[in-house]
Amino acid sequence: MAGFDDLASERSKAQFDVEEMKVIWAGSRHTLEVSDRISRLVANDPVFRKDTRTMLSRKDLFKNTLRKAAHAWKRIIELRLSEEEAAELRFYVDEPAFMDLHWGMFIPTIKGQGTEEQQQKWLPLAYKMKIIGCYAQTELGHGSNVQGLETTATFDPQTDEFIIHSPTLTSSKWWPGGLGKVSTHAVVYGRLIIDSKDYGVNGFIVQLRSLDDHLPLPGITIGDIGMKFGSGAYNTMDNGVLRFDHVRIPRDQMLMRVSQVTREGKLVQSNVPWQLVYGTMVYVRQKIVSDASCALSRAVCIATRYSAVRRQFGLQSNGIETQVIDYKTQQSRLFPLLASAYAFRFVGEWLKWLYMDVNQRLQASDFSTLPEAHACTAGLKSLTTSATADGIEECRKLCGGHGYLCSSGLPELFAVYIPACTYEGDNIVLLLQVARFLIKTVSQLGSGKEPVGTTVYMGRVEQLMQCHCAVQKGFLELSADLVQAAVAHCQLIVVSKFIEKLQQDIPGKGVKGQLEALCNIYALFILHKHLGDFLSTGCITPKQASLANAQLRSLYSQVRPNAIALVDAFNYTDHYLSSVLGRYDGNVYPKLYEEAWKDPLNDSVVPDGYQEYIQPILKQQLRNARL
Ligand SMILES: CCCCCCCCCCCCCCCCCCCC(=O)SCCNC(=O)CCNC(=O)[C@H](O)C(C)(C)COP(=O)(O)OP(=O)(O)OC[C@H]1O[C@@H](n2cnc3c(N)ncnc32)[C@H](O)[C@@H]1OP(=O)(O)O
Ligand SMILES: Cc1cc2nc3c(=O)[nH]c(=O)nc-3n(C[C@H](O)[C@H](O)[C@H](O)COP(=O)(O)OP(=O)(O)OC[C@H]3O[C@@H](n4cnc5c(N)ncnc54)[C@H](O)[C@@H]3O)c2cc1C
Repeated sequence: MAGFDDLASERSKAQFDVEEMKVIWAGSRHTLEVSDRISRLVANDPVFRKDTRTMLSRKDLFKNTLRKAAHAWKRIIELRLSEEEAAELRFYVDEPAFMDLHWGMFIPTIKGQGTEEQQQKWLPLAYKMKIIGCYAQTELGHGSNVQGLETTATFDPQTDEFIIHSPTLTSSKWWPGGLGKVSTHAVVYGRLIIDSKDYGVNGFIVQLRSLDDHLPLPGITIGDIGMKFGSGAYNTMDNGVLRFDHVRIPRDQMLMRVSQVTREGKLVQSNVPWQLVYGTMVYVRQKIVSDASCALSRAVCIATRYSAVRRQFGLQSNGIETQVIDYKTQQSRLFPLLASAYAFRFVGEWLKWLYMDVNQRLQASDFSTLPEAHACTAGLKSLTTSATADGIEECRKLCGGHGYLCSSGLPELFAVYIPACTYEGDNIVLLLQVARFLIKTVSQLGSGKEPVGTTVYMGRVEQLMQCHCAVQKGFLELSADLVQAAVAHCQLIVVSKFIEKLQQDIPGKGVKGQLEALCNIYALFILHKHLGDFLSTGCITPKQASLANAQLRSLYSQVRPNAIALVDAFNYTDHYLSSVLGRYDGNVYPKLYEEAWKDPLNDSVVPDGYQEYIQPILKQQLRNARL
């Protein structure tokens, strides 16, 4: 049978040790073992089925998500899963839900912005899920401009409380995940007001719903903000709206690591930078970069396997058509995405290290690397999510018509992924932050302060001083160009981290060679994409440009026999891929055919509505024909 034979024969052609590549992809032998075991556990549990998700109504979909979350939590307790195993379980359950915000933002915010006492009080409750929290920062009127938030937290010295209030419609909290229907608590960001003076934005722990009957507490209005893009997809999440009408909370529920309000109403600043109030965003952006490689590799796995199964045109001597993966045009669209998936994996690993390093320094009151960590997380979040969203859509097109079917897995993957370009910071707004960081670094070049870390190359580029003078004429005027410069800076980080990875000890037959080919494809593809910039700035000559393109074509041929094995190395189960086109066994056509009959529209041969709407038209036509 077509698909079976094709993928089996592709696998036999691989020129490297796939099992060793799996270890490289996972990060370590231990991580591979955990991820492999947990992915199978999820795949074999009927509660975690997801094949009907795109056909459910919002209410059924949401209830099913609650069921899965409760079941996941039960399994975590029963099996005494470690934090690492629980995170893998969440990953393979593959459904955005309130738990993400509870574990991914609420808890990290208390850890990062709470004092020792606050952590001791709130974390045990949150870890045991006796309370469920979310992260309520964005408002109807302000998301990107955090300093523009309108919610107020006014200190009342009479009662030693803060009064949380939404003074306008636009100050309504809008978007927080988990808020709409589930969370009992939230970290709410609002303006700290003491004695009529505005001290800017801070975080406050606020109880939203009763722990007895789940009803909103007095003065609180909450709901879900409505359906979002696509069927299934992010609609499993209860993104919410929240308004406060003079809600009182005790003073010790302001997160006080950065600054404290005393009983007398005095604001006391700690020695930590105020930007730590933004700390959770740095943490989550770092996680989003790691997730980008997962989403992109998933789409690439589907498109690569299907491209080896799908045949069009070009009858060979044996009468069989050509596998579409053999077309150079298909390779030139697919292989850069394959290379990007690996590139993002390694830069994600590095960013995780950078985040841990900055955190350790913060504990020791060394804040020097915080600006770089902010710039790297913001910039790489922007670059990798934009490339991944575009990449998933390209994979859909690479799968032709069948890619548009929900059963290909690609439409839902796209719909669930694209908000990553917006949440946790709009991608352009984040690149402007990187640009600001770069300009600041350039402006210090002549002052004897040597650039370090990811900006070390700047010390070697003399023209940058002139560049700084030009930018001084107006940051806003040049912002579109500055965004391009920020992207280029981030691309340099991605390429250099891939090269650094290759300098490590990489065991396994042929593994290093394949990674070198992918690294070169990534770098040359970026060069090819921005050829105009490279040529117009005189960084390369036309001759070098044409050599680079020839090299890229040759690399595609080198990767071609290994393509299926390179996506097998992601070690994804069919459950996780949830794609008929990306099945491990390649049995695409019979399963597509089978899948079609499961659609509820095929429950009856004659559709509902025939008698009311179709039959009268047909009868009318009959009469007209007689006339
Ligand atoms: C079952 C059990 C399972 C267990 C496991 C489950 C695990 C799940 C994990 C899942 C992970 C989580 C998944 C979550 C999904 C995401 C959901 C989305 C959530 C959100 O979207 S939350 C809202 C996010 N909002 C934003 O991102 C807003 C974007 N805006 C900003 O960040 C800032 O306001 C902005 C744009 C940076 C402000 O710009 P500007 O006005 O120029 O800056 P300021 O004046 O405010 O600041 C100036 C100064 O500060 C520096 N700065 C800015 N940001 C930061 C920062 N984050 N860190 C450090 N420093 C920062 C800036 O560079 C300036 O510095 P200067 O030195 O130049 O003055
Ligand atoms: C699915 C989803 C989940 C979310 N979850 C949460 C959550 O759990 N908690 C939470 O608090 N928030 C959450 N958010 C909100 C999210 O963080 C914001 O939507 C995001 O930060 C973007 O802000 P915005 O909507 O204000 O966009 P805007 O800033 O209004 O952006 C609109 C346009 O203006 C442009 N723009 C804005 N400012 C500038 C500028 N200075 N220069 C140039 N261009 C600019 C942008 O590039 C964009 O094109 C979520 C959002 C989504 C979509």
